[in-house]
Amino acid sequence: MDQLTLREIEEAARSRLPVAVREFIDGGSDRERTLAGNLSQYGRWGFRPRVLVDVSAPDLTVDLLGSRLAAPIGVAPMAYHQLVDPAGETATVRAAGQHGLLTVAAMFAGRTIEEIAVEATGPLWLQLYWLRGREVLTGLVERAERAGYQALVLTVDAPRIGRRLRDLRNGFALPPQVRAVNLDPELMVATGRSAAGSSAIAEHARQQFDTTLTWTDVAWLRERTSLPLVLKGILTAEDARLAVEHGAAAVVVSNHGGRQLDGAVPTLTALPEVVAAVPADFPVLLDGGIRSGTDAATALALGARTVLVGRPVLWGLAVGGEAGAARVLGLLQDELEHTLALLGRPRPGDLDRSALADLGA
Ligand SMILES: Cc1cc2nc3c(=O)[nH]c(=O)nc-3n(C[C@H](O)[C@H](O)[C@H](O)COP(=O)(O)O)c2cc1C
Ligand SMILES: CCCCCCC(=O)C(=O)O
Repeated sequence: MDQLTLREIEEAARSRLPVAVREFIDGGSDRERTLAGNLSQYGRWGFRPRVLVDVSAPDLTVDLLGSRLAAPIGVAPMAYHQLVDPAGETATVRAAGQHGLLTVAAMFAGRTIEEIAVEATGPLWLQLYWLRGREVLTGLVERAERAGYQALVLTVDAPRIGRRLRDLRNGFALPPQVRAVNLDPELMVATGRSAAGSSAIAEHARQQFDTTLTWTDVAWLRERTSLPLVLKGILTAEDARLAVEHGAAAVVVSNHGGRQLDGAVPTLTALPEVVAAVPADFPVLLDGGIRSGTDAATALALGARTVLVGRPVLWGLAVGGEAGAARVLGLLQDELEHTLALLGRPRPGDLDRSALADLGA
């Protein structure tokens, strides 16, 4: 692969994917304001480089919930990697492992929890949605514990699926070979083509997601697992404080890549208030709109402990399978290292708000 930026890999992926799949991946909800905001907010910040600092040996490693990451970068949980590559999530986890980076595998994976774990050579967490019927959830938790996952990530911003107009227009449905293999097939019956005006994803969520979920349930889950519990989809100081009170080990500042509540605040904008609301040693991760090492450095300077990357990993997978996903993650890692060296802050821990200048909206 000769692409030099994630943007070029995005372009290359564009021509390789059927329109409905591409739009499922790239799209957001409603007017896609949040999707756009996630990307544009990085432009608000400039860097304040320090000079005459020894940057001969930058060190990107970070410790996160008991695991050592080669860099503060991970793969965000995304459903159905087999939409873009037959190997699916096993290719992705191998790619992340090549670079010593975190993978958050999705509950709606096309490969089993165990198949993914066997291929993992980097840190591995499992993302969960709360489905109707607690035994489904506790069954997955037990499997994750047995398979060696190091944390659970409960996604809390999706009591229902956002109104994704592109999917509705395309009548988006999963091809028959792509299935949520970790769930009972009876739960996921509607895999045929959807009529225009509906989406199989939204329909499954309507049938299966438990919309009664509250903080009490988080505490219930917390008591039933020995693994650290991470809450994904936190955007306010109020909820960040509640996450700490209810025993979360970390939060992910996320608006689901602009796919849920349209108009929700961009993640980079929400990050400072979340960081300020939690204890200093409480890990805050961020996802949404990370497309370069400079984006990652900006989020780290605003207090993110690690950033997660979504769509670019699927673009890489679409272009070159495992090697393509590894190329995306390697580019990000190299760009971040380069940025830290030129910033005169050779370790992630050297980054703070003083590395940034606010250029205004
Ligand atoms: C195709 C696709 C599928 C996704 N599936 C899930 C999922 O199953 N669970 C989840 O918590 N988030 C899911 N997300 C959201 C991502 O975890 C993440 O929040 C988002 O993609 C980050 O934004 P970015 O794509 O701009 O990096 C998905 C995102 C995409 C693009
Ligand atoms: C019932 C299937 C839900 C898959 C959800 C995938 C997802 O979160 C996304 O953003 O798309």
